[in-house]
Amino acid sequence: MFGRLAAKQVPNKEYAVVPGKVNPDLQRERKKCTFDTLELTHFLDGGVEKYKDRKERENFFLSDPELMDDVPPELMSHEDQYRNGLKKACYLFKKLKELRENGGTIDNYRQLLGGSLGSAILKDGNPLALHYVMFIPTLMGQGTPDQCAYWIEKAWDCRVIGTYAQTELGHGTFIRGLETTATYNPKTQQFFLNSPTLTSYKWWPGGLGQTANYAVVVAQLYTKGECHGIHPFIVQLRDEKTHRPMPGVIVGEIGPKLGMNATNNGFLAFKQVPIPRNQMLMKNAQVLPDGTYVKSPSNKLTYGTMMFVRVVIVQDMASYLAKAVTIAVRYSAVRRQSEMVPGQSEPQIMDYLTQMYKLFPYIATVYALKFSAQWLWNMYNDVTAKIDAGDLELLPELHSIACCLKAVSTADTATAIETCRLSCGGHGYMACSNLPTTYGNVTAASTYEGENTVMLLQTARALMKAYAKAQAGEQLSPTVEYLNRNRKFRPWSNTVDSIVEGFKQIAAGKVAACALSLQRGVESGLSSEEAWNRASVQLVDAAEAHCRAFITDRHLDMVRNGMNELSPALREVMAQLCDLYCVFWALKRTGDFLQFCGIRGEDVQNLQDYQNELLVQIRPNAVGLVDSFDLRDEIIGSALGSYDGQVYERLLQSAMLSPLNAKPVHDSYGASLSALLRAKY
Ligand SMILES: CCCCCCCC/C=C\CCCCCCCC(=O)SCCNC(=O)CCNC(=O)[C@H](O)C(C)(C)COP(=O)(O)OP(=O)(O)OC[C@H]1O[C@@H](n2cnc3c(N)ncnc32)[C@H](O)[C@@H]1OP(=O)(O)O
Ligand SMILES: Cc1cc2nc3c(=O)[nH]c(=O)nc-3n(C[C@H](O)[C@H](O)[C@H](O)COP(=O)(O)OP(=O)(O)OC[C@H]3O[C@@H](n4cnc5c(N)ncnc54)[C@H](O)[C@@H]3O)c2cc1C
Repeated sequence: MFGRLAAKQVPNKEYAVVPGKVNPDLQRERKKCTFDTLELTHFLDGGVEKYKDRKERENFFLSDPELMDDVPPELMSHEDQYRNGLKKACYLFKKLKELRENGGTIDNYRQLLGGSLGSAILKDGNPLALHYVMFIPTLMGQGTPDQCAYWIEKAWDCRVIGTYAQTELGHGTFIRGLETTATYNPKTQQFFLNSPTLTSYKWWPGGLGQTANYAVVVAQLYTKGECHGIHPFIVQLRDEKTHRPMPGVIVGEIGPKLGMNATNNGFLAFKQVPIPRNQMLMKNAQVLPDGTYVKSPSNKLTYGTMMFVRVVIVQDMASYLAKAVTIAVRYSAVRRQSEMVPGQSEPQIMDYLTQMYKLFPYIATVYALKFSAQWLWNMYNDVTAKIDAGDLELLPELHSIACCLKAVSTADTATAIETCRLSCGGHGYMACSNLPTTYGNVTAASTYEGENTVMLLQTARALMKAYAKAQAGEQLSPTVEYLNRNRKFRPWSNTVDSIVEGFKQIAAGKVAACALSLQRGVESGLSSEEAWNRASVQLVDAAEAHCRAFITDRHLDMVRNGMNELSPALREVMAQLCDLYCVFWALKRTGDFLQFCGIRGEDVQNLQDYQNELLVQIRPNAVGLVDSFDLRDEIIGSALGSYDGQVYERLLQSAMLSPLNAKPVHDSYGASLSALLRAKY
């Protein structure tokens, strides 16, 4: 991928990357694989037809030289990263439009732009991402049919480019506390947008800096002198011809960040900016021309777009992780270091059990997350269809499970990617390994779209309610069924079923312990809010346990019931990965298993032995497993992880791209170093 510039500059020709030459260790690994990698790729894609579609799509985008970088973004200034990101995003969206004319859907777009393909083309962020991931979905989810008819076409065609402006300098989590106001004037039939304080400045929205000319702005609605809470408004930010900020609009970019440096996150403030009445999104709540407020069936429907993105994030995490673990596994097959047996040749680092332990549970995690994400996506579609028909019953259940899956999937993936980086030693620290950028993208997701602790506390709130229902003998919804007080837990039996059962027992035990802490808190004279705060460390822990029970249950269910059409050889490997995921987490939670599941010291030893056995069983298939993710080199974007394993050649090649290597003596020598070298003290 860095080919065009580098080929001229590598100091020794014999160390240049040779097209088609594959590292012999990787070749050997591929021969050892016990299953058909293509069969697994087809399974991952959801069938041969979808596989072919994906290949075609990838070819369409990744064979286009306009979309590939000549210089890696990490060598660019912040400004050039944006310039480059925007140029490619605009070109990409022209291509996407072509595709849409051939029948693309919002889900196609999401698959194209989220996860692997998107992060190959726009490595460090996409200034148009929010337009597609939040602006259009908000119009679709919260606009009336008339508003949809007017705005969505324009937005699809990129005649307006939008973002989602909710977070402010002072508030991101507590959105009821937002300070931007939208005050209705029935005389002019307009809302006036205003930013009354410094802390009311919008801060963070992607693409807001210099890109978007419109935004969905979330503001406190005032009409007839009364505040009705936060509502979404479509606000024009920039002139459609000149792109200059509209009168009364103060807008700019917020500066460099840990990652995502091409997303053009921005700030925004209003000085009494008028918009017509029909630019409040009125599918749920309305303001009539005379200023009368008509309530929404649920004020949580305003939160619908956030829910959508949380669901999407879980899917994206699986893609990012597949990429990172592909890099680390291929590198671990190529890299040789130390002596396992004195005097013998240096082994591949993947032969160290500690290295297998660093990597293989995360191959398994890709599947664990993927299966949960699929389930969540289906539930999201079912529930939104029901909501459209006026049935809101399942909304709290969806919210609760989406919140914890968003938190656990992002936190686990960030830890996994950092572990992949560590597993690559020094070379993993290089930007050209693509692990730092991937980490930067992923760790952001622990904060955006609902900070993880806050998300887990939302789930905990639902768990406490479910527990109270369970105690009252009421019926429970499927994801919390295990809290049923009449449920008999099966005794421990040293099987993976027992581990999955154990996670439910742990979650149930922790939920009950939280309820007890809350009750004791209140009995000791604390208010219910103070008691909640006092129990919140435990509550977060209980929500995480609930999520782990859900993920392991989904994973095992898929292996047992969702793979019937696969060959026995492949099913065996899939079962090993599921077992590994479960054992890995059981061992990380030994204390919980001892506390809640009646296991003994020797059971822990058995689990340990089984984990070791699984690692060794998976070892010959490790490269085959990551090959099955079928990520093209352009997607991998890493000197360490390319299919051919020419690791050292690519490291040297990418070093040569550094502008510091352009001349034998760098200009700064004359400017400062030469004087220091000659100075007499
Ligand atoms: C087309 C595809 C294109 C694809 C392109 C892909 C490219 C991808 C690339 C890169 C993507 C990058 C994308 C970056 C994007 C980042 C964007 C943002 O970050 S936008 C800002 C997000 N902001 C938050 O998420 C705020 C978090 N805060 C909140 O959500 C709320 O304030 C919350 C939930 C913490 C508290 O809300 P309360 O204060 O109103 O609620 P309480 O009082 O705690 O609860 C009231 C009741 O409401 C329920 N509730 C709360 N939220 C709900 C919801 N969403 N749905 C249903 N019920 C909910 C609760 O469960 C509770 O229920 P009971 O009373 O217990 O029954
Ligand atoms: C890369 C990136 C892109 C973003 N894009 C957008 C965008 O496009 N549009 C947009 O509107 N916003 C966007 N955001 C903002 C994002 O949604 C918020 O940053 C996020 O919701 C967290 O809010 P906060 O920053 O106010 O954190 P805070 O809430 O201030 O969190 C700080 C700490 O306080 C804790 N805390 C806060 N409340 C509680 C509580 N009730 N109980 C316990 N602990 C609590 C948190 O756990 C955390 O440890 C983006 C953010 C990032 C990083």
